[in-house]
This record gives sequence, C-alpha cells and structure tokens, in this order.
Amino acid sequence: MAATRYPSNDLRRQVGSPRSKGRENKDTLCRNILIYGNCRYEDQGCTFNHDQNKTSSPQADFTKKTFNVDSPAFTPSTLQPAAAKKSTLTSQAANAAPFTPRGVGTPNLQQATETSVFNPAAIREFTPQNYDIGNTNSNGATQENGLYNDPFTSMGSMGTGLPSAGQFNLYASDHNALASSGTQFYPQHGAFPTGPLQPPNYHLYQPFDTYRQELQPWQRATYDFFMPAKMREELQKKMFATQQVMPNSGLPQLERWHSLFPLDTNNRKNTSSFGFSSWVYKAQNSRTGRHYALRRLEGYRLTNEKAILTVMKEWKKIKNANVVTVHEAFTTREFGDSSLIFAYDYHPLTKTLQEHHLQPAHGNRYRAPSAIPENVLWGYICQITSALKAIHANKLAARCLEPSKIILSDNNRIRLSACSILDVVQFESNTKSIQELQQEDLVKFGKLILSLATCAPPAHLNNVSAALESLVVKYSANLKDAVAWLIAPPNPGESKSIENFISGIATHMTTFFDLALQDSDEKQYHLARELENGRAARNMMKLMTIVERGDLGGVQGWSETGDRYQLKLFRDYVFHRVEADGKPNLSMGHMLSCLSKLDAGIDEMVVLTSRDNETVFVLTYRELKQMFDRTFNELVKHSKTGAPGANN
Ligand SMILES: Nc1ncnc2c1ncn2[C@@H]1O[C@H](COP(=O)(O)OP(=O)(O)OP(=O)(O)O)[C@@H](O)[C@H]1O
Repeated sequence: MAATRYPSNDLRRQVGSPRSKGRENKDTLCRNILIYGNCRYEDQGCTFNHDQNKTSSPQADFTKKTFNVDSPAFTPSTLQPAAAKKSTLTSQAANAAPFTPRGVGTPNLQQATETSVFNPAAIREFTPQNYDIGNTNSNGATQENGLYNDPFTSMGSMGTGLPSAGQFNLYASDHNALASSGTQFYPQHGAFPTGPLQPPNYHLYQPFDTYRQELQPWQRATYDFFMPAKMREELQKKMFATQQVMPNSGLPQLERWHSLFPLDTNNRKNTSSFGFSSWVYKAQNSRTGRHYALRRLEGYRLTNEKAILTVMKEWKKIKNANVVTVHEAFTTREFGDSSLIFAYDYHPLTKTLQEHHLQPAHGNRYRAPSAIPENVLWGYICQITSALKAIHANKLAARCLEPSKIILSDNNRIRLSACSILDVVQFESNTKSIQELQQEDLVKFGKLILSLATCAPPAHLNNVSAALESLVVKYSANLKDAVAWLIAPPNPGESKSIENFISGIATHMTTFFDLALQDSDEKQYHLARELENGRAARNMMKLMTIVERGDLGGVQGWSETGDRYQLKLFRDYVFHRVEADGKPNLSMGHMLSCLSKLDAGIDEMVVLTSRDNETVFVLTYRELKQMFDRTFNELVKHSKTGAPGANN
C-alpha cells in the first residue's frame, strides 16, 4: 500500500514542531526529502529546502541551532559523523551532567566501545566477595553469636555475605526494603527494567499449582495439600519394612552387622543358581546405621582370598539404576558353617520376577499366572538392556540372569540382584573368556524374556523354538524378533553385542526413557509440595518447643509471660479456632497460611485474643516473627544440646 504523503509543513505539525519562518525554512531540508527522497509539493509551494547538497546534513543543521524541543532524535556520539562532533552546545548544556540511568552506574563510553567486542578472556570469573564459609557449620546453618539460625531461614545472613548484599532475601523481615532493593537486583544490566521487584508471596502456601478454587470448602480434602495417598502409603510401608526387626529370629550378630531379618519367602534349599543354597537377610551396618541386603551362600569355603578382592574391585565400579550395587563380600562362621556373604543395597518390599510373575495365583496352584502385558515386557527389556550395557562396558558379565535373581519394586522397576556372586564362586574354576560370558548373557537374557512371556519358569523351557513361535499369539512380531535375535547363535565369524541390540530396540528405549522422565517429573512435583510442608513442620516444631514449656532459666512460668504469652495466643489462633457457635474450625488452609505468614513475617495484622476474651493484642506477623525468633534463640541458649540438628 502506498504511503500517504503530507505537505512538508503539515508533517512538521504532525510531529509537533513549531511553525518555522520562511527564511529558516529555506535552510531546513524538507522532511519529505529526508523520508521519501523527494517532495511532491516542491513545486506547489513547499517552503523547505529540497537541495540536499545545499545543506550539509540534518546534523549540521542541528549544530546551527540551540538545543530545543525541535532537536532531532538523540544519536549516540560515537556513531555520529565527524562533522556532528563539532556541535556547539550552549554553555549550559555543556556543563550538564551526563545522563546516567539509575542503577546502571556511571557509563564509560570509551570503555563501552572497547568491551562491545566479544572477548571471552575479558569476562571475569564470578568470585563471591564476602561469603565467609568458615562461619557456616557442618549443617549448613550459619552460627552467629552462638544463636541458632534455621538453615532454611538463614538465607538472609548468607545473602548479606554475597556481593549483592542481601538484596534478595526470601525470608526478609522488612519487605518494603526488599521491594526497593529490587532496583539493584541487576546492577550491571542497564537493559533490565529497574523498577521495584515484587517480593514473591512467601507468606502463601505455594505448591506448584494454585489451589483448586472451584471446589467448595467441604469438597477440599486434607490430602490435597500432601502427596497422593498411594504414594505416601507405599513410602510408609517401605520405611516400616526397613525398620522391621525380629527379636527372636535366632539369627546371629555378625562382626559389623546386626538386626538380621530374613527376606526369603520360603525355606526351600535351592542350589540351582550358584551351586550353593543362598539366603537373603536385611541387616543394619553397625558403623553407618544403614540397611543392606546380605546374601549368604551356605557352606561355601573360600580357597583364594584374591577372589573377593579382585571381583569386588571391578563390581564396585558398576553404578546403574538397574543393578543392585554390591558393597563388599566376606566370609563368616557365625552361622555355624563356613558362609560367604555379599552385602548389597537394600530395596525394601521387592519381589523377584519369579515370585511376581511365575508363581501360581495366590492360593490357587491350578490357576496359571496371568500374561504380562507387552508394554511391561518392553519395560523389562529396556531395563535389562541398560544394566547389561553398563556391565559389559566394564568388561564384566552379569551371568546370573534368572527370574529369581531379578528384583521388582513399584512401577515395574527391576534390578539385577545377584551380580558378582558367580565371579567369586567360580573364580578359579571358570574357563570361559569374558567375551564368551557376555555372549551367554545375551542368550540368557532372551530366555528370561521368553520365560516371562510364556509364563513358564526357565527350567520348563524345553522347546525354545516352539515357545518362540507361540509368542505371536499374544505379542507383536517385533517382540518375538527381539527375543529370537538374543537367543540365536551369532553368524559364524561374527559376535553379537548389547550395542547391536540397543540399535534394534531404539524406539522402545525412547518410549521407556520418556516414561521414566514423566515419572521423575511427577515425583518432583510432589516433592515440591512436601517442601512447603517441611517449612510448616519446622515452624510448628519450633512453636511447640516454646508454648506450654513452663519455667526456664530460673524464670517461673516463662512460657506464660512476655513474648511467649503472645506466641501461645497465636498457637490458639492457628490451631484452636472456633466458629461463632463454638464448633471447632479445622481448616487446614488457615493453619498452613498462618504458619507461612509467620515464616515470611509479613506486615499483615493479626488479632490475638485470650481465651477469656479479656486481653486482645493487635500485631503484625513481622512483630510476631521477631518474637518467635527471639524466644526460640533464648531457648537454644539455655539448651544443653544447642541448635536442633547442629549435633547430628
Ligand atoms: N537387594 C535386595 N533388597 C531387598 N530385597 C531383596 C534383595 N535381594 C533379594 N531380595 C529379596 O529376598 C527374597 C529372596 O531372594 P532370593 O534371590 O533368594 O529369591 P528366591 O526365590 O528365594 O530364590 P532361591 O530359590 O534361588 O533362593 C526375595 O523376596 C527378594 O525380593
């Protein structure tokens, strides 16, 4: 679309220039010439100059004038042609202080031109200035004057040591100061808006998403604030299983292990996996207090000390999510025989694949186990592939790839649970090279999947090709091909590797990877909620250490006087609220928001009333927080153990 052109003087009016006198116009270059290159009204009375050569440049024109509102737009001096540099400014203008945007610091144009060229060498490394690490105790909490600083709320004191001098303190008492300090949050970057930075609403209970407003109060459930009930239940069961003990188990106490608890679900002696009966116990390490799974090989006599050292050294290098980490191996006579023990990471409430998939349905030995869905099988394939990739890359072989030696935890997560045992047990008798053992791993892997897909224990898989053919009834040809590839011997002169297999199942690996990431995202989401709950719990615990305490440091009724009395009324306000008719108000939202507000110390007012309605205090959360911190620090000073958490 053609642009509409205006007569020059009209244009000038549009841009707000005062009308020019005719003589001046003659010297002034017509703006149509400047903008469009020509002026339609040149011959129709336009009084401006249309000869570009006659006037040197708009800048030159500008130099002849005094500085006024009609001045052309500001052009940085470094970009101006030489002629423009000679501009004659009035003495007043020359003396004017250079324009300095607030918060940007004094500009140094010379320097700016120099540094505008990208030069990585010129970029200085970030060095925190005043952060005194020595002042931070092992717990991460900064100890000042012997008083306790909550590691979570002491971010302020840490911030003051940082170069930006406490400008951004999440839990600052003074939020007005915080807001104004926002202008300096990006001190070196003039490009950033330097308006006041709003402090985040730390007084709100804030999980990732907003609370579901559309729900009626009676539809809101307590667990809306916490992790899903199923997840909590699973975690609690795991914790319970980890702490479970059996006082009269008759199991011995080993040199560095105690509280042995049997994990085997049957007491059949089975020597098929290692050539020795094996038993699994949960045990606690006396030194670290951590729980481990100890696998005992009954009646094993170690003939070569080097076996354990050499094998453990190699296997300790394997860190893979699908391999149970082995920590050490040792022999013991505490069980009344000569036993070999392997200490593995303990994964509570796991079942073996054998127990989960290949045993008849509960209580009914005639009902065949149900078929495993194909996506679950692919999940297993991807995980075992990942485990073998890590093991083979370290020039080791898994060797023990049986359904009874792979443990399953929630979400179809599996781990190889008996790696390294055969390497120790057959240290001297093994005649196969590592390449051969790795090839065997692939065949065992194929048979394991075949066994799971046909719901037949490996010992019952007599006709492998018939079992393979039967796969297509329930599963895709893709799955059958993958299993067939693993089981088939390599072509003469060739060898198969787990890498070849990975390229064959790449699409399934990608799908599995995506599911794993989604799972991780979901867990992170729930974790963030618990972060908020942790904050509430900390404040609640601190409050509980103060109220109803009684005497302290020779002060009788300490918790009923001074600041403590107001904190007690606050406790009532948060937890003992009642409706007008005296019915208890149990709004979890109220409790959480009050605790968050106390934590943030905001300026909102709170009215605290004594139970007999005789005394009323009106104070801000900020004042309340100051009392709270003061009182808790007083308590810490009197305590023998010092700050909570400081001693462990
Ligand atoms: N690292 C571990 N953490 C937690 N539990 C484990 C661990 N390793 C094995 N288990 C559990 O110990 C139990 C016994 O395992 P084991 O390998 O002995 O199985 P099994 O079926 O008894 O085999 P076998 O008949 O060969 O003895 C299983 O329920 C298994 O889930």
